[in-house]
Amino acid sequence: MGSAIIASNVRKSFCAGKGRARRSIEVLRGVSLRIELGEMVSIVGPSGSGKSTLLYCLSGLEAADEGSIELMGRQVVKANRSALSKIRRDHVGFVFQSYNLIPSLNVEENVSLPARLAGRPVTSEQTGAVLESVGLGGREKDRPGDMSGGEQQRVAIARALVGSSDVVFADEPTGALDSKSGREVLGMLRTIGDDSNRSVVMVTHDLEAASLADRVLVLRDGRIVCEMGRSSAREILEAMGVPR
Ligand SMILES: Nc1ncnc2c1ncn2[C@@H]1O[C@H](COP(=O)(O)OP(=O)(O)OP(=O)(O)O)[C@@H](O)[C@H]1O
Repeated sequence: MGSAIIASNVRKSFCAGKGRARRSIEVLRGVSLRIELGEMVSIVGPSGSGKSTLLYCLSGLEAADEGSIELMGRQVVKANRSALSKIRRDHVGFVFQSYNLIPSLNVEENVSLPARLAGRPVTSEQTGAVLESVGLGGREKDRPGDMSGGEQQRVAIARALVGSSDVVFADEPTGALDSKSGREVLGMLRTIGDDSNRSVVMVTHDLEAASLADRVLVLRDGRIVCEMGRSSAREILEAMGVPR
C-alpha cells in the first residue's frame, strides 16, 4: 500500500473582524498526518477545532499557509492554481453535507460533470456502472430535486467515484440525512475505503460514523491531540475528552 496523503506541520490562519478589531486566528497549528491507500480515516473534534479547514487544506480546496502536503505524491502547499486543479481533477472526489448537485442537470449529467470539465468525458456505460454500484441503476434521467436526501448523497458519491478518484474527501456526509440513509451512505464510503487503491477521509460529528473508520484522528484547537485505531463511539467520545 502507498501513501495517499503525507502532511507535515500544516498551518492555516484566517483573518477575522473588521477595521481595528481585525485579527488573525490560527486555525491549524502544525498538523502532521499520513493516510495510506486502502484506509478510511475519520477526523473528529469539537466545533471550531479546524476539522473542515484541515479537510479543505489536505484536498487543495483551501491553501495552507505553511507546511507540506503531498497528495498522491504531488505537493499541494504553494502549488499554483492550475497545478492544484490538475491534482484535484486527477486524484480527488468530494462529498459534502449539502450534496452540491446541480438542480438543472439530471443524475447522469451531475455524475459526469467533473470528468467532462476535466476534459475526460465518461461514457454512459461508465456512469451507469457507478450509479448501479451506489444502488441508483436506472435513475440516470431523474433530477436531484425529485430524489430523497439519501439518494442525492448517493449521486454525490457516484460523482466522486466516476473519475476514478484515489482519495474521497467527505465533509459531514450524513449530516443532513435520516439514520437509515446515513447508514447506507456510510456503508458505501466504507466500501470505498476497503478498496486498496483508494482512501476516504471523513470529517464527522457522528461518532457512530467515525467508528467505521480504520483510524480516528481527534482534533482540538487546530492540533491532532489523539490518534486511534478502529474504535467504538464510546472510546472516541472518551478520547475527545467530552464529559459523560
Ligand atoms: N474562510 C474563513 N474565514 C474566517 N474564518 C474561518 C474561515 N473558515 C473557517 N474559519 C474559522 O476557523 C475555525 C475552524 O473552522 P472549521 O470549520 O474548520 O471548524 P470545524 O471543526 O470543522 O467546525 P464545525 O464542527 O463547527 O464544522 C472557526 O473558528 C471558523 O470560524
